[in-house]
Amino acid sequence: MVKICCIGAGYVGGPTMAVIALKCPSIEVAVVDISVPRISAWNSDQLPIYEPGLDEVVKQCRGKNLFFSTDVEKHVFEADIVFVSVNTPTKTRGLGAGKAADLTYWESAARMIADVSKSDKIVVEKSTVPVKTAEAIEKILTHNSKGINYQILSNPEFLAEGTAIQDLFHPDRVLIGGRETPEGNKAVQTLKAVYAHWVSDDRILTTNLWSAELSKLAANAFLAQRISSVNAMSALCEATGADVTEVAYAVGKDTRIGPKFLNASVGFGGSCFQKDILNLVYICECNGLPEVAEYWKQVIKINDYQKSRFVNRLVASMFNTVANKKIAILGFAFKKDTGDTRETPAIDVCQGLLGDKAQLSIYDPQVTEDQIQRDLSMNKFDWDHPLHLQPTSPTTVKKVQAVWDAYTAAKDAHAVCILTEWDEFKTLDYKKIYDSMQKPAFLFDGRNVVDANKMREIGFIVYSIGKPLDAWLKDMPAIA
Ligand SMILES: NC(=O)c1ccc[n+]([C@@H]2O[C@H](COP(=O)([O-])OP(=O)(O)OC[C@H]3O[C@@H](n4cnc5c(N)ncnc54)[C@H](O)[C@@H]3O)[C@@H](O)[C@H]2O)c1
Ligand SMILES: O=c1ccn([C@@H]2O[C@H](COP(=O)(O)OP(=O)(O)O[C@H]3O[C@H](CO)[C@@H](O)[C@H](O)[C@H]3O)[C@@H](O)[C@H]2O)c(=O)[nH]1
Repeated sequence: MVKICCIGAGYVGGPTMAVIALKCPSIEVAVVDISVPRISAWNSDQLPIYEPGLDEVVKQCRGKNLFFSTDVEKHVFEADIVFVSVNTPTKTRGLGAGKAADLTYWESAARMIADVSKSDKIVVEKSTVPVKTAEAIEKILTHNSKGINYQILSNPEFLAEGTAIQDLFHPDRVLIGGRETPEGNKAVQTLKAVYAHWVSDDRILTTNLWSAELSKLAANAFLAQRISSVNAMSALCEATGADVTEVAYAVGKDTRIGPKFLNASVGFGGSCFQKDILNLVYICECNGLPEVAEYWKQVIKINDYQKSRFVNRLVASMFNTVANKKIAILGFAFKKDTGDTRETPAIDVCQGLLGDKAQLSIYDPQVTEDQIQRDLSMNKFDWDHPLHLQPTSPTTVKKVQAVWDAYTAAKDAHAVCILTEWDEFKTLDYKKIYDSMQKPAFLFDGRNVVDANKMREIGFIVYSIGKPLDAWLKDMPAIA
């Protein structure tokens, strides 16, 4: 029986391995992690991450051919294929701080593989890594090889949170990069055979190592660039009276452009886009390509602009002050159908409002008060380290309260702010919400989930990203 071990039981390692186990009953899959609470949660009924469909997949395989364990060394020792899906956060100190990927966790995983292995192994990069990382990993492994043959493959993951299981069941493509040698090709074919259990041949792409590594960074950069493009347009729409939804629809009808990923928003979030673009920028700079680096940096600058533009619009329209005003925040996760808050635009918006001394009442169906407090008091990039290495008792942000329903959040508030596009926010009783609020009652829709005209009929003063402005807002300056 082929044995797979995955180091890192996170948002990628957990779901990816669960789906491999489900689709390949003849393969034994062990997912290992240094975090004891995370592994305990994977072995319980309360999985450590919320992802639609994940529970069912795990329940079908756990204890049969899918195992979660903290015995990292044992499972690596036994495995034929070792996936590495550990954190690759942005460096916060030293060379490349604020841009380069921190490969500490990757390096320690590679050294551990070298220490415990007694048989040949295929080592698969599942984490998103800088191009040429495989070369560094190869060096670590071969310098300690004791005659063992290692083949390094790059097999980046393209799943999106909230749709991870569907993405894994029906991937647009699986990408496998390897060395262009007979041993390298053999390793590529071995990994291809795993995915071939459920992915058709034309969707499994094989390339050289560097193309695979770079394609992952490039794909995220292209996706994020689309959002920054439509968000840049949203500012111009507000200035001119155009409607960004209509513009995006008209633009996306061009089959060369396509309709997806053109929703204007308060900004993109998530653990990947910003981190991976910063990493790309750093790689460009290191390769003497400052113009290319500048081009991609702009995608992040527009994203930051969009978040601060939203806060400024909000404060400006509320008589230029939100001091001690209660503001209801609906949605804290970085997108719907996930409890993940890494780099969520809600952090920047809330911090902006707290900077203006607002009182926040936050509701998100999947995010706990503890998480919100941690996020609002943590330093930038701290969130992307393993849980047990994050600050344990962050300072409580006093002006923030988390509640368990939207109506409680909105009661007596001066404004409601929608920051995540949860489906339930479309069908709330906004008349009831309006009646319970201070007047004038403001609604700031950072995701364009409500019908602005209906909200105006109820009595709200409404701001929706990229939509024609209310007379009230037109008179207010909104300089980012
Ligand atoms: N989250 C996503 O949607 C997504 C999608 C595609 C790619 N990626 C990439 O995949 C990688 C992992 O992302 P994630 O979201 O799963 O992160 P995560 O923080 O959810 O999981 C990483 C896990 O690795 C563990 N870990 C770290 N060092 C370890 C070690 N030496 N030994 C054993 N376990 C160790 C941590 O405890 C943690 O549980 C990153 O490079 C990320 O960029 C993420
Ligand atoms: O039209 C859009 C689409 C998305 N977003 C926002 O963009 C962010 C990222 O969304 P999405 O890409 O759907 O989720 P992620 O889980 O971050 O997935 C991205 O990052 C992963 C990690 O690398 C990749 O594997 C995926 O392919 C890539 O889509 C979220 O804040 C969304 O709200 C918008 O504002 N407008």
